[in-house]
Amino acid sequence: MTTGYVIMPREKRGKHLCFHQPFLMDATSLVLGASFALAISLVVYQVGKPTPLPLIPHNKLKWFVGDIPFLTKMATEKGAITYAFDDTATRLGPVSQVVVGLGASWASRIFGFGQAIVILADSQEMHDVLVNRATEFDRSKSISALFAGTLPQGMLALPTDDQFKHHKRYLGITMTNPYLARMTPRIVDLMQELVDLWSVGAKRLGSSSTDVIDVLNDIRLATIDVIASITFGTSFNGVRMSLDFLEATPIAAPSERPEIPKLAADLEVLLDTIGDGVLFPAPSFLPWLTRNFNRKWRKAIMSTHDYLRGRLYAARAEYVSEGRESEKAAANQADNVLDMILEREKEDRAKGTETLSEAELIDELTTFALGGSETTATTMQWSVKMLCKHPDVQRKLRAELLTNLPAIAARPPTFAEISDEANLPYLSAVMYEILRCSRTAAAVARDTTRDTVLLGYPIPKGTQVLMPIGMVQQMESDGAKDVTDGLDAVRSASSKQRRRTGYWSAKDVHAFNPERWLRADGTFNPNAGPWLPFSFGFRGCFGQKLALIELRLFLSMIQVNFFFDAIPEELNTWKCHETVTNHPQQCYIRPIPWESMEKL
Ligand code: HEM
Repeated sequence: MTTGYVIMPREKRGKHLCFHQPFLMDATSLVLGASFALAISLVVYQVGKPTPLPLIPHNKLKWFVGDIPFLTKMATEKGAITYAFDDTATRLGPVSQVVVGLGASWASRIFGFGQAIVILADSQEMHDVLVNRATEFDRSKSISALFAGTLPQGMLALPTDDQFKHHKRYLGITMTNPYLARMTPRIVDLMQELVDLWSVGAKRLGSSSTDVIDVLNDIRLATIDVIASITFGTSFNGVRMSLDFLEATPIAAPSERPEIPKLAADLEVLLDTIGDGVLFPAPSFLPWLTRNFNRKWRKAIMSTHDYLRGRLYAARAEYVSEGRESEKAAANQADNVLDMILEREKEDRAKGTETLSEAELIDELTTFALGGSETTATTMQWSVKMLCKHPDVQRKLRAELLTNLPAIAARPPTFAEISDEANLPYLSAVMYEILRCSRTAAAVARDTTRDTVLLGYPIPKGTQVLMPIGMVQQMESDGAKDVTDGLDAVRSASSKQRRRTGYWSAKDVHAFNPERWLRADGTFNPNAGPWLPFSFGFRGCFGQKLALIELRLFLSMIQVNFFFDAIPEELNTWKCHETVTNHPQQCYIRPIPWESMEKL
């Protein structure tokens, strides 16, 4: 008889139990696992989904990285990351955004995993932001960070605070006409050295169109020499050394050059270090990383500072020994920034007002040297490339110079002569067109200091607003006039119906055409269309007037001496390489002295 229970054999019992236990455990862990995976996915989704700013148009974004692959692709393919901003604005309209990493998400805000950068691509609104809305938009922190390692107390790195304002007032006098007039002979002497160098090179060129001189570094050295001469009172003699070398070495090829002077090489290291930081994803770490981990930079900054300190002490000693201290300060004899600073120091001591500390002075001298060389060099390099392609422009420019300023055939021009726009309208037109087409500084950036609105879009405090100045001046044409005019309804009060410039014609907006700057009567019209190479407003380019004088002297002195023959396309491509400025990869010339041209 049985009791109704099935007594299972011990081994079967075990198996029975063993069979059900794992099943029960698997079901539980499946549910748990699924919930866990769901929770993780939700977290990953929340964390990894790039967050654009609401309402503002954007590209299709990739998880975790947002627009980074697109930015990288444009930087690699086109040589300049700023083309990604141009491209986005062209497709998406006057206000758009690129989302870096996680964009405007909470993870970005807390851990710095990215940002949403707003792109403003409308010249009228850009002018308004830069000029009239400075209290809402200050210098971008990520741009300042590029310079903060090298010149922490220089204008390029400072926010718009009292220290910045003091520096700007202190040094502003260097950009006034009387002072620029006194600097002009220094610039002229160094441009003449460049002309002499290219004259020697030209004599050694063969007759083939591929016989060319590589002038990329000549121009860079010339601008370093100029800025050293007008800032520290003495050139680094980079071009002079090249000229001496070429003259002393008859067998040297036209492009052969000696090693560049140590001080110029140091400045190049500093410039390259700043340029390398442009694509660095966490700008706030840059100054710290540069100071602690870049040995090449450390050596260069130390020797630059030693040199600057030496120049400062020597200039002070000279100033006192020459008895200039007792002269009337208003006489202002200085023809270089250092001497000017000494004159100011004397005035300030007499008035009891604040002077600059030694560290501040050194940083501002470095600012001049760095801010004033690469930008101008890049523009000059693009300018010879453009002239090579436009023989008609060269002939017209030379004709204007020889007709309206005949003295230039015998001696270099003075400041008053060369800056006379009414007398030299074509020179102004060529220079403006070179600056319009060269994209030297392709974009400028500001950070919002409070929640604000741009063309109707809400922009939160702390957002970087990038303005593609290079693209706008090259693309904003009457073809999009309806769109631009239509924005009046959403423009800020200070911008409404205040367009300052005309529109470029859609037919030739991309072409190099200096004529666009001339009125029907041949006079120069600086407001013919959008032009912002130096940006605008209180934080616009400090050295604009100096840069324009340098460019006018460069263009007129080279053009009066040489015709730049056409060179093969493959030696004059538009390929670029972008750091702080947008450099051409090549810069070759075939200079032919005009006397030889006339004999041909
Ligand atoms: C063709 C030559 C030049 C171009 C295209 C150029 C362009 C620019 C641009 C676009 C900016 C940024 C402005 C902004 O953020 O709104 C700037 C700033 C600056 N530039 Fe130039 N620049 C040139 C030559 C010079 C020269 C010769 C100097 C000499 C001292 C100079 C000194 C500076 C300084 C100190 C700043 C910072 C100003 C500030 O933060 O307030 N630049 N430049």
